[in-house]
Amino acid sequence: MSAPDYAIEAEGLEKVYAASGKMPEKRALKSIDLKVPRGQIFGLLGPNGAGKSTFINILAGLVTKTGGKAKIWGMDIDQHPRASRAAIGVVNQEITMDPFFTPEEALELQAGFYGVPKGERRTDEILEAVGLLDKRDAYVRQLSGGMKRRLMVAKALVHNPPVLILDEPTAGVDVELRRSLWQYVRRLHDAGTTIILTTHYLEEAEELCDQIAIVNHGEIIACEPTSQLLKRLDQRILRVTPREPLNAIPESLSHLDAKLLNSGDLEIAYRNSETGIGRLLEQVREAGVGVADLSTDQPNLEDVFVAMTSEPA
Ligand SMILES: Nc1ncnc2c1ncn2[C@@H]1O[C@H](COP(=O)(O)OP(=O)(O)OP(=O)(O)O)[C@@H](O)[C@H]1O
Repeated sequence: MSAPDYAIEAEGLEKVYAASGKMPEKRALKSIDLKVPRGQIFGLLGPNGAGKSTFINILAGLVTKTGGKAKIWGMDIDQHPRASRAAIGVVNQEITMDPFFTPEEALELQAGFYGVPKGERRTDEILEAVGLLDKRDAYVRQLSGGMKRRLMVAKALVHNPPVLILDEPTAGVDVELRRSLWQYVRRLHDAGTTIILTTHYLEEAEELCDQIAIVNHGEIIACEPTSQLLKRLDQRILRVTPREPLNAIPESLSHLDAKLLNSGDLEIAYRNSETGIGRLLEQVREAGVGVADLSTDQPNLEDVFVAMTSEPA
């Protein structure tokens, strides 16, 4: 089969967790439409409980969807459950592995589980790639948290899937190890693997992802190339304290995105690349506003994210 345009396609994907005990029914995914182009590093961002893991677990076959369709590598997960799952490697949030196996044994077992013939196994190559070759004979319980996480990634790679899904790959991993994991993710990407990662770290998404989808309350509220999302950072706020209190925004400033605050300050949103601060201040002065004080504010990706996800459901 020739490579599909999209590594993952979801259409109207729904998940309702049934009520249980005192927990009411929960609509965790609300008709999600999402396409992940082949060859990307794609970020799935969202606050706790947004539905990221539910989405991933449906793809992985760990959660049963209650509506909609999903395709992995062009294969419908209902029509081709086995073949579609063979096209992904999933690394979950929880570290689950038998403490009494060595990394080498863990990978061999996993390869056996996926039916990879002995002659086609790449155990050494994968251990080397995740920096665990020198730990091949150590017991898993002797590995550090970061090493265990890398072993989880290694296990997800034994069947050579074209799509790798990493759910919070660097949660609880220190900065240095995070960097080395990123490096490895980039190498896999360079070798042609499509990578989907969920993360709370905006820095991680910014650094790695070609495209970012933001999930909130079970819905996709933005899906844009990272560069476009970052362009929103171009927005600045100029706050002016006028010498004399203003009753209203002067007519000549009405074309600007300006607000009069209760404090009497004038707040003007502008794009740094379009209107320089000098030109803006000139316009304020030309409108007859004397400037007693001023400040500027620049949002970061965190602000953009918070602003997008803080609207009520
Ligand atoms: N097995 C389950 N039964 C009932 N509700 C569930 C179940 N699993 C998840 N949920 C609920 O579904 C919603 C989405 O959860 P999910 O784990 O997909 O979010 P998430 O975005 O991955 O969050 P996090 O970043 O904290 O991992 C949450 O409200 C959660 O409480």
